[in-house]
Amino acid sequence: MSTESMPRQLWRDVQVFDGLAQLGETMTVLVAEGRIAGLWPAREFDEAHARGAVEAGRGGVMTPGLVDCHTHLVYAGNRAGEFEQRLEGVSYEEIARAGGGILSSVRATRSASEDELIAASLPRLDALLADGVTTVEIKSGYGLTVADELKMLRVARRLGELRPVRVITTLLGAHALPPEYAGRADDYVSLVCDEMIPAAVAEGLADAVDVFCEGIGFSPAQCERIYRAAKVHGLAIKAHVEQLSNLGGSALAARYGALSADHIEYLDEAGVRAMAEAGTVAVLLPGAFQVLRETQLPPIALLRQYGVPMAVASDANPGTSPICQPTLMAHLACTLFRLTPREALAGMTANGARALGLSELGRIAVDAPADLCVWDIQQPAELAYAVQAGRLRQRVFNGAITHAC
Ligand SMILES: N=CN[C@@H](CCC(=O)O)C(=O)O
Ligand SMILES: [Zn+2]
Repeated sequence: MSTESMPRQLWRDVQVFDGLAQLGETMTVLVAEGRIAGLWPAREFDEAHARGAVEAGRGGVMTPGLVDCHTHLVYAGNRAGEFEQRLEGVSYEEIARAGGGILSSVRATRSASEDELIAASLPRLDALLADGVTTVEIKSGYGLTVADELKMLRVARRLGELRPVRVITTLLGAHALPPEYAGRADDYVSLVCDEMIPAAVAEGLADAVDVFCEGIGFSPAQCERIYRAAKVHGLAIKAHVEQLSNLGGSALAARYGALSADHIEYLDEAGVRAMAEAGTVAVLLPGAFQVLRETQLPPIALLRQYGVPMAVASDANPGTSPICQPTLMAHLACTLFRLTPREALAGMTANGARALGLSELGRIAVDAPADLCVWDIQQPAELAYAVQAGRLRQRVFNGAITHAC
């Protein structure tokens, strides 16, 4: 149904978290033509606005649809064996250097067809949707050839056609060095810059470019080459940085105007300052922190002090965060990183959207796109407090109710 032909819909007596804060009063919300057409304190509502509108719901907590701004949802196989190895004391880096880790998922993903990848990824996407996601970013990075990276991005785009969700795609060709380029990392970076990025742009498959700037990934100098190529092709920049060590990757990404610097457990004050100056969002990934049993905490106090917006995402991936439940991430952001529930929810709505360069999303405001969730809870903080499936009463995508219990 086109948004013009949808009936106007009215929600009454909802507690609203607008993407940054809880509004003080119980609200009435009107949706028309896929957008939020009106937002009033309930006791000030003029019933004239209700004429011709469908009564879509009453009570509960309304939030923007959740924005999961960092996922690796498309992959084949799984790495449960590595999970067991790590529990026995082998580190993530040791597994990677022995040819496992990301490269293990690369082998499985290269040998999967597009349809097989769709079949493997849809249940993961459905889990995100059932937990309130209306916008999801999906990275490539388990192909590492031009053809296989494009295959992953095509699958990501197709997922967005199969389900009512907005999919943003990110080319992560520089995720790991593929074995056929062993000892020739600079040549592989040339492949990313000169072939992968142009091919992804030519097919309209990528919205952004990402890198893994790390000892087991790519050096700052190599990442810089990729940022330059991304800029030439008009793609936004994102970065996996300061996850296992501090290479100054966040400051470098910020210098190139990156939308976000993600992970950032090892980020220092200079990096925080650079991000603040560039308006780069800090994407916190408590799932990876938890699964890797990391102990170095991201510098939350400094991020607050410098006013760097903080997003929270699932990082759903087969290695470091095999978790497809964004509300669990809100809980972990509070319990592990000491975010307040308000910060965690802003991280999964307004700031998550900002990390994707989509500032009109993740907000409940007049004229904003009507991507909404209505939850069976009394107050927004409960979303971060309790870990419990089944609380999502309605999920509204582009003005259409797509999930109702
Ligand atoms: N750090 C690099 N990339 C992913 C993990 C990928 C994997 O282990 O498969 C992350 O966000 O943690
Ligand atoms: Zn990641």
